[in-house]
Amino acid sequence: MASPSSLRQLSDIIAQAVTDIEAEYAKASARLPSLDEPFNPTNAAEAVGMHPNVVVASSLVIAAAAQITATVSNPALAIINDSLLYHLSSCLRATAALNVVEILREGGPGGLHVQEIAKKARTDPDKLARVLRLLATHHVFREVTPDVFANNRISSVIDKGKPSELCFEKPSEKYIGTSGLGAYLEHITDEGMKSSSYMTDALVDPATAFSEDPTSTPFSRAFSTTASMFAWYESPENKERLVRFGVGQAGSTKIDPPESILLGLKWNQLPKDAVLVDVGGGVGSTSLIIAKATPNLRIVNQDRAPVLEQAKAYWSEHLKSHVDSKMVEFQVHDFFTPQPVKNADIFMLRQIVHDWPDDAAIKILSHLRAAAAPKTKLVIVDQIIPYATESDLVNSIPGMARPPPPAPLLRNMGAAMAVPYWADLHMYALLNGRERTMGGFVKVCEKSGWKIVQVYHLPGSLFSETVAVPA
Ligand SMILES: C[S@@+](CC[C@H](N)C(=O)[O-])C[C@H]1O[C@@H](n2cnc3c(N)ncnc32)[C@H](O)[C@@H]1O
Repeated sequence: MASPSSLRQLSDIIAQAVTDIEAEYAKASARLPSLDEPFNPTNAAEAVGMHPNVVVASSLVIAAAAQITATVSNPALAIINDSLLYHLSSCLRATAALNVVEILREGGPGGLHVQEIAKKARTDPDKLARVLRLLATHHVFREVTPDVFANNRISSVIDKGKPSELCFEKPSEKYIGTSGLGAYLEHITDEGMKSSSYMTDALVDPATAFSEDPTSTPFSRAFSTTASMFAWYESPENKERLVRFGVGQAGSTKIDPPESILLGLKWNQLPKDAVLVDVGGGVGSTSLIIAKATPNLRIVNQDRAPVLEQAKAYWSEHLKSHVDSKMVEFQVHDFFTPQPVKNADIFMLRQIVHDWPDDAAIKILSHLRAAAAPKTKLVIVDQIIPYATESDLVNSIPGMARPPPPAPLLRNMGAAMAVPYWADLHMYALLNGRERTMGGFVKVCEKSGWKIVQVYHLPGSLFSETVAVPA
């Protein structure tokens, strides 16, 4: 018998994964949440979606569906379709900036006519209808009847949960106290998208093509600045963007299952009063999750001064008892200078190493190594770019190897693992930073005196914890 075509193999992968997903929902007597209804975090079925079997099966569907689509597509149409995807980012930014999700929430499940949406959003109804229809075609929003739009499962996750009028009246405060996902989206589609559009210009110019300077990036071209992005945020005209970035970083944790940071290193096995230093902790949203689960852990949240103002407010809102008992300390610290905490059990860096090119990352890690005690562990929480092939290095580090997916899927799970590759170029465009392969992490750790001893791929998450000890 002839072996099955790749088309049939891919469709079989999808069929089997769908059977597995349905079985898990049936076991829990739950129904797969509808794409047409707004996301409801209190729906018990959402927990089924986080079950490891469902996460694995869903990834197979996503990877196989993208590959089967590419296989059957007219190549000319496929490549032009891909090249137009920037409009998707642009339309997402427009609807976030115009508070359309909030307007539609107030309009109820039947949706609102675009004339009404546009009136409240203070914009042109015809143009807005075209924006919303493009998004609805990509499963963000729903066109209920001609020109009547409603939120769906995907659009509703960026709901700021505030009255739309308030979002227009006080734009500088609209993201404060929200999930942060909308703020994250606006950072990506504003600073990120504009910078990315200058990537080719930076790559073809010999003056910048080989540069790893964080002050000479596609971002520098897009925003006509010679400051690095973090310094640029601190100028008075970027105050709103700085707040948005801080809230957005907290929002970035929402793409993970809640509390996945607790599923790697055994935080609760650290000794009482152990010290966790959240280096470049931002508002401290991740160390706050750890603190809630491990109240005896002392937290030192380090960042630049303006960010720590936001951090204090964030902790006071979400875990005031820790602020009152001084179990969390907010310490202004530039991580390119010597590390003041010498008795740390853990130096955690979440989404820090990826912001910087190798030389800068080695400087940051060297300061931590100089302050490390023999007991100190370095925990890097970043995405790890999978190689597209087998690797002896990967196989030699405990916890690093992942089982190969069924043929003919790409070794790295293709579309199901796309985010680390998007994030890699986001980091390049903004900061000359980068996501790293395991080889990239080994390089910066070895050069700064750390030895990687374990990797935890956080279940259901795109992030991994890379644990190193003093070499
Ligand atoms: C991508 S954010 C990550 C924040 C946080 N770790 C998280 O995962 O939400 C990078 C953080 O590094 C901080 N940062 C940038 N340059 C810094 C420096 N020289 N010293 C200390 N923190 C810095 C920024 O202010 C920002 O909060």
